Amino acid sequence: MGDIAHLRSLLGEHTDFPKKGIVFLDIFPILRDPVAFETLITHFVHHLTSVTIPQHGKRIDVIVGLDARGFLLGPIIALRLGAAFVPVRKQGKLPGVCKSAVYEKEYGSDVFEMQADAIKPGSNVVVVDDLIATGGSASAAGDLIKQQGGITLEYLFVIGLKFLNGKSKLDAAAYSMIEVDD
Ligand SMILES: O=P(O)(O)OC[C@H]1O[C@H](OP(=O)(O)OP(=O)(O)O)[C@H](O)[C@@H]1O
Ligand SMILES: Nc1ncnc2[nH]cnc12
Repeated sequence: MGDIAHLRSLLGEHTDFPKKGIVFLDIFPILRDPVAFETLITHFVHHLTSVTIPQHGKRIDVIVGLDARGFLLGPIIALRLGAAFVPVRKQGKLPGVCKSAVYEKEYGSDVFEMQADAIKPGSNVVVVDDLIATGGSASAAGDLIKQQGGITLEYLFVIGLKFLNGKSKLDAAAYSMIEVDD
C-alpha cells in the first residue's frame, strides 16, 4: 500500500489540458521514474496472478491495450505474462480489415478499431488502460473483444474516476490501482 500511495503522489493534475473543464490526471511522471514504473508493472502482474481475483487460475492469452496511453503499459504486462498484445486504435490507424465500435467518453465521442483476426474465439483477454472515466472507451474495447469471440476476464486501470461510475458499463470485473473520489 505504501508503494501505491507513492505512485499516487507522483500523478500529475492539470486544469489547462485538454481545456474541457476537467482535471486531467497524468501518469507520465510515474513512467519518468524507473523505480515507480517498475512498481506499477509489478503491481499489475501480481494482481493478475493473485489468488484473490475472480478469474484466478485462468490462463491469460491476450492483453488488449487502448490507444494511446494503454500502449505504454499493455505490451510490458503482456511480455511479463507470456501473453499476446493486441492494440485497440482510434479509427483509421490500423491496416487490414478491422472491426469497429462507436463510443462516448468523458470529453466527446470516438470510434475504436481492432484488426479482425486479432483475437481467436475462446481466448481469455485482459484490457489495460491508464484511466477509466465514464467507461465508454473500455466498454467499446469489450464490445470489440466480444465481436471476435474473446472472453474478457478483467479490465485494469492505473486510475479510476470513481464518481463517474464507469465500471458499471463493463461486462467483467474491473480493477483500478488508484481510486479518485472527486
Ligand atoms: O472512460 P472514458 O470516459 O472512456 O475515458 C477514458 C479514456 O480517455 C483517455 O483516452 P483519450 O481518448 O483521451 O485518448 P488518448 O489516450 O489518445 O489521449 C484515457 O486514456 C482513456 O482511454
Ligand atoms: N480526467 C481525465 N484525465 C486523464 N485522462 C482522461 N480521460 C478521460 N478523462 C480523463
